[in-house]
Amino acid sequence: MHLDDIVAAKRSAWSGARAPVSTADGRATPARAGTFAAALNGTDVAIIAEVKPKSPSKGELLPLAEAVPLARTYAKAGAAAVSVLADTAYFGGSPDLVAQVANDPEVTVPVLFKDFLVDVRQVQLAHDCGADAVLVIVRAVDDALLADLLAAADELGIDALVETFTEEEVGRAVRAGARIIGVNNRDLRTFAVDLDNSMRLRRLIPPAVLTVSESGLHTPNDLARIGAHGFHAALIGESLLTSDDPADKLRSLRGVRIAQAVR
Ligand SMILES: O=P(O)(O)OC[C@@H](O)[C@@H](O)c1c[nH]c2ccccc12
Repeated sequence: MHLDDIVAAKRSAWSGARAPVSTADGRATPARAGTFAAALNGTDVAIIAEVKPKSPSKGELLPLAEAVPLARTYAKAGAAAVSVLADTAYFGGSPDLVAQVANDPEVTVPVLFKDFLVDVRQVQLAHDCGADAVLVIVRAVDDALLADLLAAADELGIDALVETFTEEEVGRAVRAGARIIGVNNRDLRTFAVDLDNSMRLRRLIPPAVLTVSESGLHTPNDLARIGAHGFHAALIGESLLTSDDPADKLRSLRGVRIAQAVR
């Protein structure tokens, strides 16, 4: 099982007229302090803390009943944003879980709808769940669909975190006009993690674009490395989820300055 299988399954789920739709109807809570993009645009590396009930590489990470409370904990411990898995089959989340988090009054930070996007209707679904942003994985789409997904997000007033893994994908993201580009350190085909991927690709991303290093970040030293390379944010799941004290762990990863020189 790897990215290609997940994407194939998503395409077949969304190909028919009977694609899954949500009963969620927008955000019920008052508007959050700001957008997802604004939450990443500070002087310290912003932490995007992830609620990931399970993963293909690690199995179960979090009982579902603890998902919303954990999102609250993340917000209180200083996460800049929360990422919630909307995929059920491989990651144990759901659109409804995203909606629960996004509509929770104690989750005061922006929420990322984390799924494998293969159809523009998923952007609408994310919006209807109350999410502030969607993840778009460049490897899973062609240029036409990439453009359509970004346009749909713009129209709905939500942000897109455009995930890349290779130099070529960074080029495609930049040409598509992505304003937030993520570099995944995990190869979604082999699950191998290499932090150097962030370091290699960072210099290809223009200064005006916000940048996120994704996956495999565990220690303050890991954060220091990406901060020194000018990353605006870190997307962190496992190391928080497997910690005895996720709030404490999150706090220990905060406060890393973003180096300006390499931006
Ligand atoms: O749990 P980690 O290693 O801290 O990684 C978080 C996040 O980057 C990872 O879950 C992720 C990055 N891109 C994805 C795409 C789909 C599903 C999951 C992901």
